[in-house]
Parts: sequence; C-alpha cells; structure tokens
Amino acid sequence: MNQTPVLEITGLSGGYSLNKPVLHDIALQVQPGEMIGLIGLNGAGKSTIMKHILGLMSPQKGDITVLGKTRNEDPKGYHSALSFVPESPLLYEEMTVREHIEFTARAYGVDRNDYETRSRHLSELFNMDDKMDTLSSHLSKGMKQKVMIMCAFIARPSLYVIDEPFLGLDPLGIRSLLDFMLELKKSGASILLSSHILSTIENYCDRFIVLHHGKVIAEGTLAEIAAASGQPGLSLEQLFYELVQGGK
Ligand SMILES: Nc1ncnc2c1ncn2[C@@H]1O[C@H](COP(=O)(O)OP(=O)(O)OP(=O)(O)O)[C@@H](O)[C@H]1O
Repeated sequence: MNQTPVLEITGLSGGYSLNKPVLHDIALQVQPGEMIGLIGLNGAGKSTIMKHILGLMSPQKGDITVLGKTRNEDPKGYHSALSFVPESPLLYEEMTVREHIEFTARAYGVDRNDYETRSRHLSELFNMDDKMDTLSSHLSKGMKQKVMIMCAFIARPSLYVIDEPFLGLDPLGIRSLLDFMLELKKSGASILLSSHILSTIENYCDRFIVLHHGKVIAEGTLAEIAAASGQPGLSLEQLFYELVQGGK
C-alpha cells in the first residue's frame, strides 16, 4: 500500500520516567478505513501508547505521525485529525449532555447543520434522547460513557482513538457502538481501539496488535497471527492466551 498511513508510529520508546520506559521500540501503522484492535494485559502499555498519540506524553525516542506529519510539524492539523474516547468518562458535572456535545462540536468547528443531524442520530442510536438536557452528574456510569462516545463522534476526524469503550455499556449500547464504528470505517475513517473483550472485537477489527510488557509481540489479521503462531483456527482469545503465556 502506497497511501500515507493515517497513523504511523516508528521506534517509539517512552514512559513516565526516563530511566524506566514503559514502551519499547513500538512500531505500528493504521491505514485509511482500517479498524485496529490494540490488545494486551493490564499494564501492557495500551493507554500509554494512546497518551503519546494524543500528545499528552512526549516520546523518549521515535516518531509519531498523523496523516504524514508529526505534532511539531503541524500541531493544528495533527490534533484536528484525532478524536479520543478515554477509558473513564471525564465530564463537567454542571453541564448537560447536550452542552457537552455542543461544546465539543464547536471545538472541532463542526457546522450547525451537521451538528444537529449528527447529534440527533447519536442520541437516538445510544438511547439518550430523554437525557440530552440532564446534568452529567445525574447520569449513570454507562450513560456517562455514552456521552464521551457521542462527543468523540460528533466530529468527523480521520482517526478515532478509543480506549476500552465497552465497560459500563449495556448490550444494546455495545451493539450500537460497534455498528457505528463500522459506519465510520465505511466512510473511510480509521479506528485504533483497545479492549479486553476479545470475543466482541474479534469479528470487527481488520488487524490486531498484541502488546506485552510494552512491546509488540504479534500483529496482523487473526489468520496471520494464527499462522505465525503455528495455530490456525484458534479464536483471538485462545491465541492471545497462548501468546502472553508463551511470552511471560
Ligand atoms: N501516571 C502514571 N505514572 C507512572 N506509571 C504509570 C502511570 N500510568 C501508567 N503507568 C504504568 O505504565 C504501565 C502501562 O500502563 P498502561 O496504563 O499504559 O496500561 P494498559 O495496557 O492501558 O492497561 P489497562 O488494560 O489496565 O488499562 C504500567 O506499568 C503502569 O503501572
């Protein structure tokens, strides 16, 4: 493939202190229209990779480009090409659901008509119609997670970075989220998704990156990872178990 990757990470090492890196020589690419599953045990480094992509942490070594440019080369282009769903909801208690979505839409420069159409679609999809004017402090845990997801999806960036989004969502919410991610993918967007719910993402992601102790220990389609491990036909969960047990 000769097109510019939406996201390219090369030789990334980084962490929370210089003498103890958490990430070791990470390389990965996300192409336009791809959904990539980033999987690993607790503490493997998934969120730390995402913090580096978002520019919340700076690499100790290596480079990260979004649409071919680093954050230093084009800060505005870099950030407007990204949208993020964090693992835990971070909301303003005194703002309503609608205000959160509106605020995010303005920050991304979404025009009024697009905002109206998308926000109606998202509130229906996530069953939040009757909560749009509720203060976020009055929402359930799963509803707060839905607000984060709706905020991330109100803009139409090239890349969605989504950190373990399913926790707290009810089965209908999980299905709506998966279906919506497929819609985004069809429209050409790329998604980097981390999750522990391997049976759920197995059939949705195009490729997987398996992270263990801050290193990429396997990558590819399910069939490619299975073939490389000499165990064709295994499910993602079985393969993951074999890989991390073997890599201990
Ligand atoms: N703020 C922090 N300060 C210091 N170390 C941290 C901090 N956040 C994470 N770490 C460490 O970095 C390593 C990677 O953590 P990270 O949060 O990236 O894991 P993860 O793969 O996202 O795990 P999980 O599945 O539990 O969300 C762990 O050893 C963790 O203890």
